[in-house]
Amino acid sequence: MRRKLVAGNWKMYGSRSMASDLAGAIGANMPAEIDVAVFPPLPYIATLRAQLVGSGLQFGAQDLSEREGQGAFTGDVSAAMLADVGANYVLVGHSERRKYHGESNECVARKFAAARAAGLTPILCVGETRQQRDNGETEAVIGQQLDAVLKLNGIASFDTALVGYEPVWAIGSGETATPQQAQHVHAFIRSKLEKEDISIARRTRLIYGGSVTATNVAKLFAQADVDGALVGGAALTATDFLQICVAAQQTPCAPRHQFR
Ligand SMILES: O=C(CO)COP(=O)(O)O
Repeated sequence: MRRKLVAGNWKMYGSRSMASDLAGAIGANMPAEIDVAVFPPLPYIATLRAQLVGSGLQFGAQDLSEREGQGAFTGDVSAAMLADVGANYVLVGHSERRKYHGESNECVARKFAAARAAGLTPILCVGETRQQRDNGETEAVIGQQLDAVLKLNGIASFDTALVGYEPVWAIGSGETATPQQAQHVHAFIRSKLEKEDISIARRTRLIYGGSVTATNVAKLFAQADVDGALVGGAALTATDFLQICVAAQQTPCAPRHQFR
């Protein structure tokens, strides 16, 4: 049984007081039996973590340095530092990092390795652009994004990692992938991992992101291979985010083999 994860990516939004109010409301009201995590802007993680200790709310960072250890890398934050302030997860390869910071598949693979080396659980973000989908390249693009990480890290690394499918055209656009589109790509990702190791592939959680709202999430969660959500805009309002958490609790993941 894969436990559902609802992850809120706050991106570069908020302030110290807004972050405290939002995390406080989520921590006080989130349902049991699922994993709930927030990914605040970096400066807020440590204090929010201290504020929410004992609540069960988990924390993640939106990015990390690909470099391990310490060193003269101005502006970089290492995986070990994120773990030190209480982060459990880290996003790697979000499409906004790939687009605005030129992160290649190989750079993303190194970040994935750095995260795991420090005991963080990476959430590998993959997804195609509108043009790539229209050209019929969705599986090829996502296949390459996965292959780079598999090549450097091996399939065993996915035992402590998740994959986030985020079609670029659905992010912040209000245009969600249909449940069928999401399921199709999630099944493709799982089948690709299954070729390497069936049992790891069936344990790996695959979460969907891209204009997820309290209104459209139930049908996404009902899909066999959708094990949670990576929420952007709707994660900035406690009531919306909590409704998504409740929907996740109401549709627990089924073991994959039941659908075969
Ligand atoms: O990028 C996202 C989460 O990482 C999705 O953002 P939106 O939910 O705002 O589309």
